[in-house]
Amino acid sequence: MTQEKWGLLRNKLLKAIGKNNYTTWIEPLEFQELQDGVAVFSVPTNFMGNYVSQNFADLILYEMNTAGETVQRLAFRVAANSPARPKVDTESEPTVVRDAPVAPQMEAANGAFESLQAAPLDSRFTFDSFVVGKPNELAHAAARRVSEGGPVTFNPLVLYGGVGLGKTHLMHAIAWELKTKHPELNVLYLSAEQFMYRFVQALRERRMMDFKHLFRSVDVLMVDDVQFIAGKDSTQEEFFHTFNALVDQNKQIIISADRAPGEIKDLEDRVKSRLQCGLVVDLHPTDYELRLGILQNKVQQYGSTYPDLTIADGVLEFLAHRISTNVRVLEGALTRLFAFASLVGREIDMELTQDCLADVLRASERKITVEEIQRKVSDYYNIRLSDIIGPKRLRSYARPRQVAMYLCKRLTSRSLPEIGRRFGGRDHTTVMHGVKRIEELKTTDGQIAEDVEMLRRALEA
Ligand SMILES: Nc1ncnc2c1ncn2[C@@H]1O[C@H](COP(=O)(O)OP(=O)(O)OP(=O)(O)O)[C@@H](O)[C@H]1O
Repeated sequence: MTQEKWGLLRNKLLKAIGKNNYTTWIEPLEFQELQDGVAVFSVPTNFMGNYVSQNFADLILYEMNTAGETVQRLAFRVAANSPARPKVDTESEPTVVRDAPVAPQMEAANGAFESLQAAPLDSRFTFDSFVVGKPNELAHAAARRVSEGGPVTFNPLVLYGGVGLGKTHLMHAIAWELKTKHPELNVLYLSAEQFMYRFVQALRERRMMDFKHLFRSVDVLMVDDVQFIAGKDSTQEEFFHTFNALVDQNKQIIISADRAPGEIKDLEDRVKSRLQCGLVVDLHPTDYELRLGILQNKVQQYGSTYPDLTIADGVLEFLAHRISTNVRVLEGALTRLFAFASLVGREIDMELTQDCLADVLRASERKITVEEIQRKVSDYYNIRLSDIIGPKRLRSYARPRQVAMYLCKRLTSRSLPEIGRRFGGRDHTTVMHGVKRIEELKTTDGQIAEDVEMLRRALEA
C-alpha cells in the first residue's frame, strides 16, 4: 500500500469517526509498510497504539480491504523518529479538517491571478445533518433559501448567535448545496481572519489589484465570524469596499457573527449598517427538544463506528437536560461516552455516564436563582410577584409562597436565613416550616406534588 493510498483512506476514516477522534487517534499514525498481510504503523506512544487497535482497528482493516489491499492485521510500533506523515488528499475529496488551508481552483480570466485560498468545508456540516428545532428554524429556512442559488432576494444574509450554535455548520451547508446544485458558481467561503490575512499579504506584496479583482470575481462570498475584523480599520475598509462592489453586481453575500451586527463593538457604523440591510437572523440558544434531536442524530451516526454499543433508556434525555451550554459541548460529551464505553466494553448507562462525564456535568450545572423561582411560581399560580414576597397571609398567597420556599431550599444553595431575607425579611423558622409543610403535602396532596414537579422541571429546563 502506498502513502498516497493511506492518505485517501485517512480521509474516509475522518468521515466515519469525526474530526475530534480523527485528530486525536488517526492523524498521529504513520503508515510504514504492508507485509504479509500485516499493516505496520508507527505511533508516538504505546497507549495510543493500544487505543487505536481496540477501537478503530476493525474500521481501518475494513477500509483497507475495501480499497483493494489484503490486510489481516494491524501492528503498531512506538517510534522515536517517525518518517514524514502522508498528507490527507484534499483534491479528490473535499473532506478536510476545518482550518487546514486548501486552494480551490479559481479560473482567472487573464491568467494573471493566483488561485484564491479558501477555507475548506467540513463534509459533515450539511443540511442533512443539521437538526432543525424552534430555536434555529428561521436561520435554517433562510440558509435553505439562499442555498437554492436563485435570484438574490436578501443581501446580505447575516446569521448570528452564541458559541457553538451551528453558524459555521449552516454556512458550510449552504456552500455544499451551492457547489452541488450550481457547480458553475464561484463560491468562496472563508473566515474573517483569513480575509484579513489575505488582505495584509496583498498589501505586503503590493498586489492589491489582484486581491480586489479576485474578491470581486466571486459569485457568492461567505465570511464566517465577521466580528473578528472589528477594530481592524484597514481590513474593515477593504471589506466594506468588497461588500459594496459585490452587492452592486447583485452577488450574494453571507455573513456570520457571534452577535447582532449592531452590537459588535468597534465595528464601523457604515459596515454595521451595510450588514443590517439584508436579512439578519439569529440562532437562539438550544432548547431541550433540539438538544435531544441532535443527540439522537449523532447516535445514529455513531452506529456504524460502534455497532456493538448500546445506550440505556434515559441517558440521552439526561444529557439533553443537563448539558445546555452549547452543541459542541454536547457532542463532545457523547463522543467521550462512546469512546469510553467501547474502551471498557460496557453499555452506556447512567452510571457510566455520570462517571465518565463528571467534570462536564459539574461545569454545566445551571445556577437557579431565588428570583427566578419566585417569578416562575408567581406566573404559575397567576399571582403577583409582590404577593409572594409580601406579608399577605391569605391561603392563595401563602401556599405558593411555601412552594417557592421549598424550591429555593431544594434547587439553590441558599441557607434558610438567606431565603427568609429574600421573602420580605421573614425569619428562617418560617422558611423551615414552609419547606416541611410542602414536603408533607407532596405525599398527601396530588395537586401539590404535580405543581412542585412541573415547576422544578420548568426551572431546570
Ligand atoms: N442544529 C444542529 N444540528 C446538528 N449539529 C449541530 C447543530 N447545531 C450545532 N451543531 C454542531 O455543533 C458543533 C458546533 O457548531 P458550529 O461550529 O457550527 O458552531 P458556531 O455557531 O459556528 O460556533 P462558533 O461561534 O464557536 O464558531 C458542530 O459540530 C455542529 O455540527
